Parts: sequence; structure tokens; C-alpha cells
Amino acid sequence: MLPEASCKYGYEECKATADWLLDHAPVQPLVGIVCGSGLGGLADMLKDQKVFSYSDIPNFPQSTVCGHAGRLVFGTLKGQPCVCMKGRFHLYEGYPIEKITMPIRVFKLMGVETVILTNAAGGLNQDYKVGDIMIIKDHINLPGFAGRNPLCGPNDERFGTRFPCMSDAYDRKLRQLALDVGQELGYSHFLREGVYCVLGGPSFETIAECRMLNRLGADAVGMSTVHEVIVARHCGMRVFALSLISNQAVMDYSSEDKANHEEVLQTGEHRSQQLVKLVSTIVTSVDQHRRGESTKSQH
Ligand SMILES: O=P(O)(O)O[C@H]1O[C@H](CO)[C@@H](O)[C@H]1O
Ligand code: HPA
Repeated sequence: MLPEASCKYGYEECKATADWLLDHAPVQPLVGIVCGSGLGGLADMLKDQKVFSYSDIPNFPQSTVCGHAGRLVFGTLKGQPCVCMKGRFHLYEGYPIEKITMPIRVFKLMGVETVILTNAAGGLNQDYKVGDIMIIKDHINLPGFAGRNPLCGPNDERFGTRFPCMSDAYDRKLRQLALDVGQELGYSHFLREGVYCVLGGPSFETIAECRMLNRLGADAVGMSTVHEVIVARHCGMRVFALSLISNQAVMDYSSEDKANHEEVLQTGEHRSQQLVKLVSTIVTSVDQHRRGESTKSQH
């Protein structure tokens, strides 16, 4: 017997949401940005904003986590049309995994080509400091090991192939661009490149879990992003992702430190200016890069 093809957040629902947004939005976005915990300030960089509350958007989930405002912001960045999610969805909120990633498919159906994801994460790499910004070069999808992958269930070829490749998930050129931009801005001393591991949350990790993840090759740990990346790559969008190291994961039994969401949000506030500068410069350069490519293809 075939599995039930009863996806409540399937192509038709995503298309209806995308069409509704395009009818009401001032621009057709080419870049989609997802703000991590406490990083909603990223949306403020957009000019000529039109803001939608998630509760007013058909089929959209609602934000339930502090530091995730639940607003979708359209606008431009140096002329580049963008859409920014001030608030994302996490497995621990209780949403089905395909609902968490539904906005990414809505991005695709609105015409977004490049997705920039941000998150707050605990630093596992002992060289990392709180406030470092890690360019994600790869991920470990730990829930995926247990079958929690947003692509489980019937595959809709209108989005992508049954078995998408993930070894090239994080665009190499955009990563290099971010390193170059970071250097020009004088951010190299807090800019890193590393591996992000997603867990289900909402409890923070034990000391033994942090030690294990670090030994497995993870530099930072969080509860988001990877599901969105998988869905974005499945439907052929270019992905760039950043983790703000909001706290140091506790790896030492003699430590008195305790991971907490307040510290996560505070670090976001402290680094927000540099993060905005970095992301906005990258977005602007993505546009130049794209124009360069289309000029090249005309010759
Ligand atoms: O990944 P974002 O959404 O930035 O949020 C991170 O911060 C929260 C924990 O403080 C978790 O939701 C974790 O995933
Ligand atoms: N662990 C998991 N998720 C997180 C952390 C952490 O230490 N910090 C921010 N998000």
C-alpha cells in the first residue's frame, strides 16, 4: 500500500501562500533571509518595508519562541528585493517537520534564488568564543539519523528530486565571498568556518552530549537551520548560513556555567550591528555576482 499523500503543507498550500504574498508584497524577492534567535534586527536593514504578521498570512505557522517576532518583512537592500523571516519554527515547538520548513518552499515559489539562514548556536569548538560568527560549511543532521528529515514522505517532483545531494549544501562561492567581505570589514578575528549540528531541543545538551558532538566533528550546536537547508537545496536554491556563537557549550564537569536562552538573546543584541553589516554586504555582493553571471551568459 502506498503511504498517504495527505501532506497538509504540500505544493498547493505553498503556492496559495506564495501567490497571496506576491499579490500583497511591494517586491518579488530574489533573496530570502531567516533570522535566528535574537537576530530579528537583521530585518531592519531592509528599505521601503512592508511587514506581514504571520497570523495574517494564509497557511503560515505562528512563532511561539521568545526572540522570534513572527513577522515577514519585504523590502530592498541597495535595490535588491528581499524577504526576511523575523522568526522561524523549530521541531520542539511541536510542529510537523514539513510545517517548519514550509516557508522555505514559499520562498522558492515567490522566486527566491538565494537563501541566507542565521541562527544562534552553542560553541563546541574550544577555540571559539562567545560572539564569534561561524560560516556554516557543513552540517550533521542528528534527528535525520532517526528518520526525522523534512523530505520524508511522498516526493513532489515539482520541488525536486527524491534523493538530493547534500555534500554541496553550503555554497562554496558564497562562503568565500563572506570570508572576503569579513576581511574587508575587519571582522576576521571573530569570523570562523565550521560544522553545525542540529538537535531536537528544547532542553540544552548535557556535558556528555556536548563532548560527543565535538568528537563527531561538530563545531557548534543548535536546534534549527538544517531542516530549512535540506528543503532549500531540494528545490534548487543557493544556501548560505551563519551561526552566531551565543554561548559556550558546557563541556567540563567542574564548570558552573549553564546554557540559557537569555544569554543567547543577549549575545544577539551585542553582535547585531556587525551581523547586519556582514549580511547586508553579502546580499549586495550576491546581486553584483548575479548580474555578472547574467552579463557573462549574454556574451
Ligand atoms: O536556531 P535559532 O532559531 O537561532 O535558536 C536557537 O536558540 C534557541 C535556544 O536558545 C533554540 O531555538 C536554538 O535553535
Ligand atoms: N545548544 C543548543 N542550541 C542552542 C545553543 C546551545 O548551546 N545556543 C543557542 N542555541
